[in-house]
Amino acid sequence: MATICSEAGDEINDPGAAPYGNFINYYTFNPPENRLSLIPATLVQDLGYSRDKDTLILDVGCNSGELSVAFYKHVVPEEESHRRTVHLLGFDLDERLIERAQQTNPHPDSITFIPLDITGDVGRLQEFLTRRGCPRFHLCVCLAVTMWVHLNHGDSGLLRLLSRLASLSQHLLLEAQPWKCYRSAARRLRKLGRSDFDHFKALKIRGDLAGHARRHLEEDCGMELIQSYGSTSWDRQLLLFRRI
Ligand SMILES: C[S@@+](CC[C@H](N)C(=O)[O-])C[C@H]1O[C@@H](n2cnc3c(N)ncnc32)[C@H](O)[C@@H]1O
Repeated sequence: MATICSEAGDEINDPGAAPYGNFINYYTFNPPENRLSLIPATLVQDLGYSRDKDTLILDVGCNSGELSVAFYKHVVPEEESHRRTVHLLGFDLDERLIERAQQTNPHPDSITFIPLDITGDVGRLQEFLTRRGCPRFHLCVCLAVTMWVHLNHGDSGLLRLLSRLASLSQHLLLEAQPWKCYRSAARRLRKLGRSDFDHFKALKIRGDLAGHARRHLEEDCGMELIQSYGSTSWDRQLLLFRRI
């Protein structure tokens, strides 16, 4: 089996086969309910987005789309789906996962999946916004992605990711993996006899990852923390930020 998880929430896996966290069966060991049970179903209304206007949600690193779809259904109840104009755009750098997400998408009118690397050219996200006349996404969801960008692109890559998310969103829901997950990912890679993640040993941002992310978003990106939804069963905080 390529992936298992521990109760502590380490992404114990075969990172050699999924060096970006692009696990093919992610939702068999981290089902959407683990996170959704912490997020209020009234989130979109709570943030002040009305029924009459388009609400745009961005899901960063959406894997095979299961959480994206479950999140959409969670915040847009069935009986409201025909009245509300909530659109979710999910993207992932792994094209196979996106193909799977597209094939199983139950709401192609409201949910769109595209292949895209958040560390590269994000012109397609800007196009999406421009077509809908919005300067940014109302809500950007970035769950369990920061560690993979950090390991593959280093400290500067992590900070660039956070800055980019802040510039793209009015509200940002962030789940940053804690440091123990980094150690597990690197250890597994070594056990497989493969070389370390390019940046692992050189990372200066370590320890309290959620705290580091919060500081950068608040001090350098014009955002403020407005809500913490507690910790998942994997001991990860779900933090909600707002553009000031
Ligand atoms: C551990 S999975 C989390 C999936 C989903 N966000 C969730 O929480 O259920 C991490 C996902 O981030 C994606 N990813 C990693 N780096 C990325 C990047 N630079 N751009 C887009 N997606 C990325 C991976 O392909 C993978 O599907």
